[in-house]
Amino acid sequence: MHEVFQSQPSDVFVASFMKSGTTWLKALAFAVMHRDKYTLSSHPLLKLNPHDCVPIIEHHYATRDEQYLETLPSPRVLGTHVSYSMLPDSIKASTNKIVYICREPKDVLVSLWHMVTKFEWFNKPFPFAKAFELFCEGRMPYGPVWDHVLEYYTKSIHNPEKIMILKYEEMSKDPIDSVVRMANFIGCPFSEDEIKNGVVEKIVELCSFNKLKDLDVNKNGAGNVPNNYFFRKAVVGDWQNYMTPEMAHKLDEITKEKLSDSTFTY
Ligand SMILES: Nc1ncnc2c1ncn2[C@@H]1O[C@H](COP(=O)(O)OS(=O)(=O)O)[C@@H](OP(=O)(O)O)[C@H]1O
Repeated sequence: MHEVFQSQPSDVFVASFMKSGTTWLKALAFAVMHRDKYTLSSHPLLKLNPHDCVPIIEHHYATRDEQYLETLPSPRVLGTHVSYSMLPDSIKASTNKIVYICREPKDVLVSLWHMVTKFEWFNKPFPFAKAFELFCEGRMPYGPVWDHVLEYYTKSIHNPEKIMILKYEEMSKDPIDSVVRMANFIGCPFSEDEIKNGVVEKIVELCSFNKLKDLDVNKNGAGNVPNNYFFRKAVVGDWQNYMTPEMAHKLDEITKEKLSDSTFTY
């Protein structure tokens, strides 16, 4: 993928560590970027999982159907969980935009654990304590969560025109503000008329958890994963229902230590 993926200057990438709000941001980025193409009453997001509207580039390379990405109309909205340092050079070199979403690690872990326990190939119980241990050690498919966010954050400081950082918790508190800022960043700001006509609110509603979670679950989302695997509870701080105070303290201490050389905070 590294050598062959060709980014276009108009591409917008939704980048994230798993379970940080990827599905939500993909829906919002797609809806914002393509708002002139679709009416809200016949919008693809009324029928399709956001992962089917915004393909994840590494899956298409892994399954060797990378040409599919070339067939998408421009401007493309594409997704990736790959760390910044592992991104294809053409993405780094182009004038495209990257919107990165991060989430507080304790909630990421809880969300990830729930997803993993759903997979049939995990035919034996996967205790939360085991997931906790692996997560704390950074033994995750895309590496340690802290390294992931710090790479994108550091790059965003040096190149704020290219990378924007959004936080799941901020988006939950004020989705309108996040969507307006993202639209400005990706170069398709809302006009005064659109603001007056409530277009931002309508997009936020279209992409809300309650709307997306009710998509027909018989249709498959990304990579044949059932739609409902991407929508669980969407509650900030749900970790409190799964972690002992000792676990939370340990993970908070690791997070503090990992971020100690940076100005980044969750
Ligand atoms: N629209 C919307 N609004 C708010 N929250 C949402 C939305 N869609 C998905 N979610 C919640 O995001 C969590 C899944 O994270 P990801 O989408 O990053 O998962 S994935 O990496 O793409 O598999 C997972 O969080 P938890 O509920 O805490 O498990 C989802 O419920």
